Amino acid sequence: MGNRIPVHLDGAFLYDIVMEMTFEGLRQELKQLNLKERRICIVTDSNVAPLYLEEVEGIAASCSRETAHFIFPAGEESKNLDTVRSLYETLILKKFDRHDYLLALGGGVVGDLCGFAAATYLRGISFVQVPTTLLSQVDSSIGGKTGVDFDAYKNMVGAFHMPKLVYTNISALKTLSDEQFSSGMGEVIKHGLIRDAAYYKWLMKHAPAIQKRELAALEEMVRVSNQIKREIVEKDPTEQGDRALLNLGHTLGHAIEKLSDFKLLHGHCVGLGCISAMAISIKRGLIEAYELPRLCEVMKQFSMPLTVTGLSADEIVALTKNDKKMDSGTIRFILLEKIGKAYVDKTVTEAEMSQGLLPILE
Ligand SMILES: NC(=O)c1ccc[n+]([C@@H]2O[C@H](COP(=O)([O-])OP(=O)(O)OC[C@H]3O[C@@H](n4cnc5c(N)ncnc54)[C@H](O)[C@@H]3O)[C@@H](O)[C@H]2O)c1
Ligand SMILES: O=C(O)C(=O)C[C@@H](O)[C@H](O)[C@H](O)COP(=O)(O)O
Ligand SMILES: [Zn+2]
Repeated sequence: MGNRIPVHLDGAFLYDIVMEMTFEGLRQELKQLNLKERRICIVTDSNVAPLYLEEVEGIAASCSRETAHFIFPAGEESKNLDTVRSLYETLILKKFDRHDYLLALGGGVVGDLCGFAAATYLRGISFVQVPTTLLSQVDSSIGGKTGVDFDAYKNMVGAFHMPKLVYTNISALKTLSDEQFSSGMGEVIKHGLIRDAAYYKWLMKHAPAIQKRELAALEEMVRVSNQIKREIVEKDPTEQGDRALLNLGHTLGHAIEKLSDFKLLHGHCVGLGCISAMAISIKRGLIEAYELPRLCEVMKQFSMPLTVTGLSADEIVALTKNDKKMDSGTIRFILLEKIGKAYVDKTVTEAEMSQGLLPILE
């Protein structure tokens, strides 16, 4: 495969996304970053550490002056300022300076939190993303959106801070649970819906191979999703315009995620939000009604939930007021113009959102 996707900003090279089947290639990539005189702190969680920390820290040690690691309890519940504070304490204790590096080894929680610490420690140090979940390999490791949750607000505190490298070992997905794999498919389906109808069709056709985690299918899927995300973030790195399209399914999805106390996974909530966004788009006559059962069928093939229990439309809609896509009191909602093309709509009403939620509420 073409295993290297360069990301640019204003035409200048920024960093590579490298896709491999082992961690070994990370050695060469870190060497290229010239870290012989630098320290590297590997940030990871309690599930990933026993699986991959030893190998990755060994590689990092061979390319740097010194390594350290910071392990926090796995899960969205840790994505907060308390964990960031503990990480700052570790970095201060180990005397990390402005030239040293952080390395995020794990899923989107690790990447978002580590990236935010890198953006803010000493007013910003460098970091590398080594994503190990499907969701982080296809979406969260790319584009430099970093941050943590704050009280009732998802991703409320954050910064744009670009990594120096994204190194993806696709074979690390073999240890991922079925549930987490299925969650990652929420962002994958989103990529097809917003940007690439042919990719959406390809996902339907290759669902059995993807579900069996056949490496060739996974390689192709990670590559295409990475290209879609790269193209969007290159054009609009700080979400002044089209980057907001990556939020398809997120306005309602984030509200559902929070109301479930993070028991429902991010990608699953995005999938539910995509069903609602599609229902609104159909109601407005933008796309054909048969697309909704078709989307549900795709999601079913990837073992994604199609409904949610115990939540009301009113409480979900009320929580969308916390969304960062609010613009002077108006929500910037992402709708579908057709499969493969999304747009930002500022006219979606609370009544439309409530109606759009009907297909997913039990
Ligand atoms: N910054 C962005 O652009 C962006 C994009 C999408 C999502 N996100 C954020 O990403 C987070 C979700 O990320 P996630 O789904 O990766 O969750 P996660 O980081 O919590 O990882 C999911 C679980 O899988 C475990 N795990 C990770 N890699 C593993 C492996 N290879 N084998 C076995 N277990 C493994 C983790 O320990 C965790 O328990 C959310 O907080 C979401 O808001 C950010
Ligand atoms: O990269 C982006 O831009 C995204 O919006 C990707 C989303 O999948 C992701 O969940 C992101 O963290 C959402 O960010 P938010 O700032 O809208 O909460
Ligand atoms: Zn997301």
